[in-house]
Amino acid sequence: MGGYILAIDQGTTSTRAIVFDGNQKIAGIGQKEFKQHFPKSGWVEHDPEEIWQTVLSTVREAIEKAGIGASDVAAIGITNQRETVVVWERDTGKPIHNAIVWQDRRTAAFCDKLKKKGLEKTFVKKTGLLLDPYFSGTKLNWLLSNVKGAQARAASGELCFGTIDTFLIWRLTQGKCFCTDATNASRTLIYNIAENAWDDELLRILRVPKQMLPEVKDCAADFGITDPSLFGAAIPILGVAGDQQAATIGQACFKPGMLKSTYGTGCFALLNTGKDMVRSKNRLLTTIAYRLDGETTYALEGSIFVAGAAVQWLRDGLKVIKAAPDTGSLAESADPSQEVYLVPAFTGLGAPHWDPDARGAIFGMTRNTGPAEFARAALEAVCYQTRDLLEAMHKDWRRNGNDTVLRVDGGMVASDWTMQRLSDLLDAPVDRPMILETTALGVAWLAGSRAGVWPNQEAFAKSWARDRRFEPQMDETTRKVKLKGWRSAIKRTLAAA
Ligand SMILES: Nc1ncnc2c1ncn2[C@@H]1O[C@H](COP(=O)(O)OP(=O)(O)O)[C@@H](O)[C@H]1O
Ligand SMILES: O=P(O)(O)OC[C@H](O)CO
Repeated sequence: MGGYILAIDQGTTSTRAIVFDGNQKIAGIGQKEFKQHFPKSGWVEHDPEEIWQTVLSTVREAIEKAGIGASDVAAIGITNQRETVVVWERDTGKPIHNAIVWQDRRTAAFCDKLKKKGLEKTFVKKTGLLLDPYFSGTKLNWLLSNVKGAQARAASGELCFGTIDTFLIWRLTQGKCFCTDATNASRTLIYNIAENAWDDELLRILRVPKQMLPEVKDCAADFGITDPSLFGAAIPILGVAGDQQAATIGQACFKPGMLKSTYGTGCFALLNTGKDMVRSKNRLLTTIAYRLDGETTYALEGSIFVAGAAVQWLRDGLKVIKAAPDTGSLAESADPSQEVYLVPAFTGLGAPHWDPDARGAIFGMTRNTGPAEFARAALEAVCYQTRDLLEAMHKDWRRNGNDTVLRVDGGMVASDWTMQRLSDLLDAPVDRPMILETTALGVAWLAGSRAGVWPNQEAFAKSWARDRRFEPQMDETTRKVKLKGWRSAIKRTLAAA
């Protein structure tokens, strides 16, 4: 069978490479975790060389497991953790520092300084984002100001900046292609999403020399050809998108009003708003969902920094579970009379609160509180936060009323308990698709359709299949009590920050 497409999904905690066959079914997977570096409180870094090695090994593994050769792969799609910044030398390809990860908060004070100068409005207007350390721009400024000689070297054209996609494309093509796509560019805080161009005023404010920036392309475009020495054949890279945008595509949310939420390390909800660049009045982000054939489709986005990461904390920090799936049965056994709330603001709070100084808190503990109540509180926190996002979205964008079905994906949605609780607390249906690797599928579709071996957008959307719909079962009174308790927990967490 032909039509094999390889998707590289470079995530926050692991890299996955997936070979899909011509029927969009998974034929082989390679996955590898890599080290998280926490050099100081609130700082998070990755070693770009280690990421690169995980890409090489997982791609080779996926191709081998699919039982094919590299020459059978028609095209590659790359999707990635967004906002994470790499700076490398143009002539050697060597990074000048570890990558600064999207979760890193080291530029909180700098963001405050820019806000005090009254600059937030300018950033919001041009980029759709906020002045928060989450985005790439202030991280890039930090690297240029703190790595010896970097500012001058960048100005003289010696250094390249990229999000992870750009770094990987550079390495895969051995420096022949220095480019990114519009979705990744839209997360950098230096890209004007209305004009679809790097913004000179923002570059000046953040002291970023333009010569270090990659070319920005559509999501389905020619991103160069892999060097044959890497996998044994030259493979064209034809699709690129940030991972949350790729999941939006993989969930076939192509129509305005369609909505997906991905539950991995964090949780990211994107609402397709079509050609409308909706300006949020509720501190959501306006972002590029995808750009195809030069046409931009926008989205409203709500970003939560901790979702599955709270489950990892139960496992690795508190050690109350052995593996992530244990949380479901534990939560099920929790005492219903105990109202315990966990606000997992481990790295601040994202949308719609945006407080980088907030930290995690637990409310409502008694002598009887134990691992079961902690597990339930961690899973419920993800559901409550999703509700906060969706309420904000519906205030901003009401075209289809409040009856949108939420399509969910990511590692956490394997948990039936969490998905049922999500539907209960949202008081809305939740759809889980058959293919949970929607991020990889989305970018594979970009590459496969560009290569002409996968179906067009309409046929691809039709092939989306539901595994299960979760319908609300909780009674109204219980829901109201629980939501009230959550709002109070958030209020108290913000007050303590
Ligand atoms: N059955 C489960 N119940 C609850 N959480 C789960 C379950 N399975 C996986 N997870 C959580 O999902 C996350 C992994 O999802 P994934 O989409 O692979 O994340 P990422 O792409 O951010 O690395 C982990 O944080 C893990 O704790
Ligand atoms: O790697 P993930 O799946 O946690 O996604 C991270 C997001 O892209 C951050 O914006």
